[in-house]
Amino acid sequence: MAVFTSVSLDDVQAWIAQFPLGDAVALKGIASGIENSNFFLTTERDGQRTDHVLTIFENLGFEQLPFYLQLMRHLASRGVLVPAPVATHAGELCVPLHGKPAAIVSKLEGSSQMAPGPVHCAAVGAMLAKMHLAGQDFPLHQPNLRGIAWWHEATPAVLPHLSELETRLLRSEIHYQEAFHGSDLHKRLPHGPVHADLFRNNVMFDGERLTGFFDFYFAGCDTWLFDVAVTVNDWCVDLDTGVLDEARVRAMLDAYHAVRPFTADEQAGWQCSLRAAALRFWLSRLYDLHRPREAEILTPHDPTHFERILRERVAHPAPRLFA
Ligand SMILES: Nc1ncnc2c1ncn2[C@@H]1O[C@H](COP(=O)(O)OP(=O)(O)OP(=O)(O)O)[C@@H](O)[C@H]1O
Ligand SMILES: N[C@@H](CCO)C(=O)O
Repeated sequence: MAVFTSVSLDDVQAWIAQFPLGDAVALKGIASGIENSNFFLTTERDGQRTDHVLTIFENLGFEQLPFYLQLMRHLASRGVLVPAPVATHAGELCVPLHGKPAAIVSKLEGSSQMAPGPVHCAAVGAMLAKMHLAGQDFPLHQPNLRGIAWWHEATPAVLPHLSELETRLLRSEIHYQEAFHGSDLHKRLPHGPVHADLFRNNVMFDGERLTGFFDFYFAGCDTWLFDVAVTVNDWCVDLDTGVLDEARVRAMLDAYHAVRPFTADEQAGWQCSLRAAALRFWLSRLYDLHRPREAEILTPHDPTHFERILRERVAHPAPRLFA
């Protein structure tokens, strides 16, 4: 279980009094996830039980959290399906628990769709476009903390662990992405708050009905296209080969385009963005693998999956964003 900080129901009983939620009646650690400690928390007020998710942030500080939690609040208030953070009586969205920042958000119904078809990809594409548009007037700003500046920090840390072939790929892709990120084209790409980690395991479905996006703790301001690329690279690939599945790609991109039409600049930057999105997760998985943190049980994600995807995106032209 990826619970880095142990919390008992007793610990939560006193702590919960600062929220307008009544009593804590059940607490259960959540096994999946590698970044934070998460728990399902049931509260009872006036005989009514409600389910929430309690997150203890292991790597994020109090200064970064308002961006994520306020963003979720902003999006939820505009009809984007995301968990709503619960404020304390004093109006705080984030308060310490065992000395670490912690927050309570509403629990989404359903479960993750780990074998999505075109219908699921279309739902994700449409909601992603809606989310980008709804984020346009969000007043807080934070860069994507796993963007190119971080790639420059992480690269020297992972290079000693790589084979010669991997080293060559990493160095050349960083070089290629420096040119793309410094280009006028990149400056012209529409940007704003993005999720930046919208994988299959960060979206809930009830059958074919999308019930919400969650895990916003890698969100930041970046190009909308990067967000689309991250999402396509996870939802629309054959997991064994990293090859894009045409039907799922088309369903996702067409549904996105119908809500927020892509621009010609985005078409021009699409392949570079797919490569950037593959590089980002190859690098973070290498970083996590070679610099593991302590957890009660922790299974690191496999970096070679994204190395394969990166090689695929370099080797093959990207599908058209729109007709
Ligand atoms: N708002 C929510 N509603 C319902 N379930 C949730 C919610 N938030 C988290 N979960 C559950 O908790 C699990 C872990 O959460 P999450 O993915 O946010 O963890 P994490 O440590 O940030 O993970 P990672 O960064 O590896 O995706 C999810 O797979 C999901 O089952
Ligand atoms: N989605 C990331 C984990 C961090 O949220 C990955 O699969 O590498």
